[in-house]
Amino acid sequence: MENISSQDLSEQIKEVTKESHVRAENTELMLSFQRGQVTLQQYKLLLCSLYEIYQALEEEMDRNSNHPAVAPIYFPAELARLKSIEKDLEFFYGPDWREKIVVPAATQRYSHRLRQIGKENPEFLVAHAYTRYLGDLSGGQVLGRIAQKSMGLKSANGLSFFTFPGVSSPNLFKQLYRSRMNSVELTEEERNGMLEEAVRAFELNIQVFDGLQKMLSVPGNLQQQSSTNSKAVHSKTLQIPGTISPMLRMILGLFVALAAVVGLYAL
Ligand code: HEM
Repeated sequence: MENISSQDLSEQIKEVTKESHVRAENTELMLSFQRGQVTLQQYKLLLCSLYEIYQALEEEMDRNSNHPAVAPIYFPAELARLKSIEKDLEFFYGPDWREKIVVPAATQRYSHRLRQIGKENPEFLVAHAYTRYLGDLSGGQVLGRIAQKSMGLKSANGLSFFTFPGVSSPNLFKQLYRSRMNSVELTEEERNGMLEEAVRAFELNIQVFDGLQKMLSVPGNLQQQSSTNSKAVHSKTLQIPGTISPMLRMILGLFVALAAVVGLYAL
């Protein structure tokens, strides 16, 4: 059997998440970004979820910064996103932005998972930090420029999330990050758990994107949320109001046809 630890963690993690990356790229929300069709509403709502996610991720990273697995990949000065997201939210929602945060239930599941592993398996934070930060330093850079154009923003205001003033070369930084990941000592069991957690991290992101799109497709949800101020839009409120199902449409069609035949015989 091939020795699993013979391959670098950074290579393995990229390999096992390859398929998930393709699925993440192909979510409706990410496709809107890539097509240059992202709307202000989509972006604002995404920022709300990113706020919850990075708050959990960065609080757990800070708390575990001395953990032997976390310490090598702990780069708050270069990578931390929370303050940037807060700035963007203030730009779009005004000074009382905190009261306007709206997130789908999937975002709460994601932040709950981050807090849980922060307590129980801090080494898995590496998988989550990799998924978000290396993504932000890769495709995220292009997406930022596209978003600015799509939303017709004149300045960089509202786009701090995409800018990393502490990283002069994203490519070089990614190389450093990968080598730090590879320096983390893990048992085979921990390594397998880490790879599983990375796939889960992508899955959680996909669920958030899908949750956001659902919220956007039911505008009532958003109005209801901003007036009630509650934090999560639970799946109950996300039900799409009754459109005619294909089955009902077929039954109605048959009924009309039958009525027409009966009508013809009656003539
Ligand atoms: C519109 C959507 C996206 C596009 C266009 C995109 C594009 C890219 C590109 C071009 C790379 C560089 C690949 C390389 O260096 O080999 C990359 C890397 C990466 N992306 Fe994405 N991405 C998208 C969404 C996402 C999402 C949603 C996530 C996770 C939540 C993500 C996580 C990552 C990670 C972790 C890497 C680093 C891979 C590695 O070098 O190990 N990406 N992405």
